[in-house]
Amino acid sequence: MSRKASDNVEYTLRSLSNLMGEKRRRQADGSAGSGAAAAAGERSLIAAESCSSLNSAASGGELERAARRQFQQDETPGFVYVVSVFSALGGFLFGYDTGVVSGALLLLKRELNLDALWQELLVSGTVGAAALSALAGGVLNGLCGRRPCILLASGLFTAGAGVLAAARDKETLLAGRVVVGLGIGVASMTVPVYIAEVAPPHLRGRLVTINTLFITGGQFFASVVDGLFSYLAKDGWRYMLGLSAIPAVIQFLGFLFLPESPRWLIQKGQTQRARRILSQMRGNQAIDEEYDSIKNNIEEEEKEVGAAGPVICRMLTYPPTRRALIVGCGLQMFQQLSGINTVMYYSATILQMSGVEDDRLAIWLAALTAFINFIFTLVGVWLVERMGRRKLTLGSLTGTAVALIILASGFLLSAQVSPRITLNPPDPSHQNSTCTKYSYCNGCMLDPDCGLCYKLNKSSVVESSCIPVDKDSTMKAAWGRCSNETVFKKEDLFWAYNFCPTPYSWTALLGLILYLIFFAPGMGPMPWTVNSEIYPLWARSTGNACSSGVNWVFNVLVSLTFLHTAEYLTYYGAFFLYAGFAALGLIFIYGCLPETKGKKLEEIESLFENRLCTCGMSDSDEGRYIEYIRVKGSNYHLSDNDASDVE
Ligand SMILES: O[C@H]1[C@H](O)[C@@H](O)[C@H](O)[C@@H](O)[C@H]1O
Repeated sequence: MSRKASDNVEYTLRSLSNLMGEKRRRQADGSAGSGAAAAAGERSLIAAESCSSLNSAASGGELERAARRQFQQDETPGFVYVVSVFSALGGFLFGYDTGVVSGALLLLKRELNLDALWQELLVSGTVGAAALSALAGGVLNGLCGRRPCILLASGLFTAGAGVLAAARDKETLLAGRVVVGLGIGVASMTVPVYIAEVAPPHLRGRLVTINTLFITGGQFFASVVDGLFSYLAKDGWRYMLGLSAIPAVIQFLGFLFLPESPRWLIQKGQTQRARRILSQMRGNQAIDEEYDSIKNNIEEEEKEVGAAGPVICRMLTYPPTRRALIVGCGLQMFQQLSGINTVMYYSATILQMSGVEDDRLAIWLAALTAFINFIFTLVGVWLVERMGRRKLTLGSLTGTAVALIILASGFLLSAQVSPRITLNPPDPSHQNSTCTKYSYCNGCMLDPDCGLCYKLNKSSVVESSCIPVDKDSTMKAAWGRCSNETVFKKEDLFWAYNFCPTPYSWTALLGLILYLIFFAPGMGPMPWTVNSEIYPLWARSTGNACSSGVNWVFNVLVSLTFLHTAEYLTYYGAFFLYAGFAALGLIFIYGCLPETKGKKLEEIESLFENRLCTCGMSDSDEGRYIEYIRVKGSNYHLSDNDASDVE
């Protein structure tokens, strides 16, 4: 909106104060405002609440109409959304490139004869590279700014996709996956920071959470692409891996025209440019107050913390940033320790356990899981500005822990009624495999080289044997009755790899669905969202680099150790272990995570002034919104005037 238009709706401090006083009086009378206050959750509601105060004070009056108009005109300009969506393409690529590889590997291992080590390298090469580049991204962000880092990430995504699509051997594939991993690491730490820095406080949580929505959207899209191209036996993987070049190029081109973060520019002394960009981002709202507050904050920070020495040392020696760093890294660690990536990875197995017999469906079942993860992240986007970060994270982790216990119980019950092995056919290859040693399905299922071939009599398992799995496909046995899929299905035989058919399998399915429903809205996005806002500007790049690095390192650790953990502790033991980590995470978050909803980035540092384990209680302002109203052309903070009138 033009300045001229906004000048039409000026009103004075005195009249505002009167209005707020009137609101308080009516609240004391117990008559007004309670409905709006109860439903308070986001800016529109704040506006509604303020409007209802205005309404009650000067019903039908000119002032009310002016204020109402002003609130409507102060809508956040579409530009902030455009910038956020273009940045969140980085999240989409992060999700796509981590998700697509499982489907691509199914085809690659046949075409390029990949052994287990090479498959492992292609998966963890990317995640390892992401861990390293997330850490390095901190320095780059501080030195060059957010925009060049996003451009660099989209360049890496594009180059990586090109190399992968054209690869002729496994070495080139590995190089491509490492390049893509470097892009993922830089994007995963830069995008949330950039969005948080351009977003207005009342929308920040929602806009940063959209980045995680794009991550899970990317994972879902990847699983659909995997499903579709899996029918293309030759070169299908080239399309799977190469397609990510499209969003990467779109993001690169977009960011050639999109601006740098105004906060970073102010820090670097480029104040004129920063002012211009900030006012572009805020549309019709005056930016003086916000600009001054960022600038003063930077100056104060420099005085308080000094500018000498590496940032990480200054962060560790200054108590508020040290606490913020522990909270940020702890959140990322507990996100991964609650086992999201193993649950996603093993979803097809869990679904098969629950009675889905058709193995061809496995790839589409993984898509279903990714879809549930995506849809419930959307619920998180909706909830984050209503419930706040703290309540959302606590609620989500509690549900996740309960779901993990249900999931583990499903595996436990299944193990306890594990079918007996009744047949021991002689091995025609005379290779003495370990599979014939097992007397119960449970042992056979935990051995990655074996599977169960059986018949069903009503619902009980009969004529069961534990046979080595085919080297090329886990969907059939290496020899014997279950070695030819078309034949064994005709003869009413079943092949179970990685699971045992039992009547309790539905418990695991219930656990899986509950897990995704609870994890996706809170524990999925909140670690990223909270990290983007808890560090002061001078420590933001480094803080996010460290916490993203922690996320990636624990991602590799949990995924790589899952099979061994399951071998030593069995499946149910592994899921009980994750439930234990989730319970520890709950205690940590309850004690240490303060509420950051609605606060300006510059105010958040003060939430970490108390001892670490009491930071969670420092949200005395929970549910309070920061709202600016134009008063004679300059920003005015409601609670700055007559605070007693507002609170
Ligand atoms: O927040 C994301 C999201 O939850 C993804 O589904 C998961 O794969 C990532 O590891 C996590 O960081």
